[in-house]
Amino acid sequence: MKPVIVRTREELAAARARVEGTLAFVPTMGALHEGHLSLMRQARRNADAVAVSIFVNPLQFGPGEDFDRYPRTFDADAEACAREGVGLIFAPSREVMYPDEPQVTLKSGPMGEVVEGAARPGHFDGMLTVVLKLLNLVRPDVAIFGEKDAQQLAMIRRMVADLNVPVRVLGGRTVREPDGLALSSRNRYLSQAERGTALALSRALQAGADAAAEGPGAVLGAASAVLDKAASADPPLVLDYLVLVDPATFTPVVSGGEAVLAVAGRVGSTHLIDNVHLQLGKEH
Ligand SMILES: Nc1ncnc2c1ncn2[C@@H]1O[C@H](COP(=O)(O)OP(=O)(O)OP(=O)(O)O)[C@@H](O)[C@H]1O
Ligand SMILES: CC(C)(CO)[C@@H](O)C(=O)[O-]
Ligand code: BAL
Repeated sequence: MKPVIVRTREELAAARARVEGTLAFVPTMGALHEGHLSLMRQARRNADAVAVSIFVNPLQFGPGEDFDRYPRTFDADAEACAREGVGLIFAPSREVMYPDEPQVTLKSGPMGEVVEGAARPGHFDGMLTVVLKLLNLVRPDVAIFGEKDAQQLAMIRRMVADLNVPVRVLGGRTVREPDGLALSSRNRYLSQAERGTALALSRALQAGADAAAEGPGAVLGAASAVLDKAASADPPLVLDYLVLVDPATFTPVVSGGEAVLAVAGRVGSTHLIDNVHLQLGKEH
């Protein structure tokens, strides 16, 4: 069955009114890959119907970031959604989402200013603003976001709790290439050589995970060793951050327990992120 494709708020409202039963929602920026498709499958398991949005949100891109060149592949995306049993695609224009210069926007607070928020100032304010607008428009029972963007997922959970947004948020596990590279729409920017260097991100996380039982110092040491090598590769990896943080608050973790090891870096002009969940042992 072909999904219904809607582009305006009026069309969306009419299509939403026709949805029977519960609705799961997967917001995306398009250029769909297996990671997105796995979220759609999770959506189908958790509701009667599935809606996907495709919108490259200008508010969450900083000056000099890749808003203009972000891949836009709508026809292929719509076909992929059809294959996954998505019933509704909301693909608004910029004018539909932002008819006027927005005056009231969300502030992501201290948690939005650390880690990825420090590397991309203002990013989480723009991301939360559009996610809340999309949730208000689509009114799903469940919304699903990938764990690859772990801080984004944590911030959305926090927004939903702090602002009493009536939706259940689920995280979807990170889908990887066979060699470990996390799938990302931005992988399309990478040359073969850049992709080789980018592999250091997932390898560093794996090295860190292998040292989890020995505690935080060992985890960061093992991951850093891999990243240091990649810093002198050709082309080099320019590290933005490597941190061990609490999965819910993104504050630093210094002793044993649950943690996220998160990494980000640039290869050429491409900013890539990845992370892994760990159960940390205590330092001896
Ligand atoms: N490899 C992946 N596995 C699972 N979910 C993913 C993966 N990559 C992205 N997602 C999730 O898909 C949703 C839409 O993300 P988005 O459209 O920005 O794709 P993306 O691949 O993360 O793109 P980019 O890395 O260029 O920002 C988000 O919830 C994101 O966390
Ligand atoms: C959640 C989202 C669709 C909001 O623009 C975006 O940040 C993304 O694709 O992860
Ligand atoms: N994947 C998160 C959205 C962004 O990078 O802007």
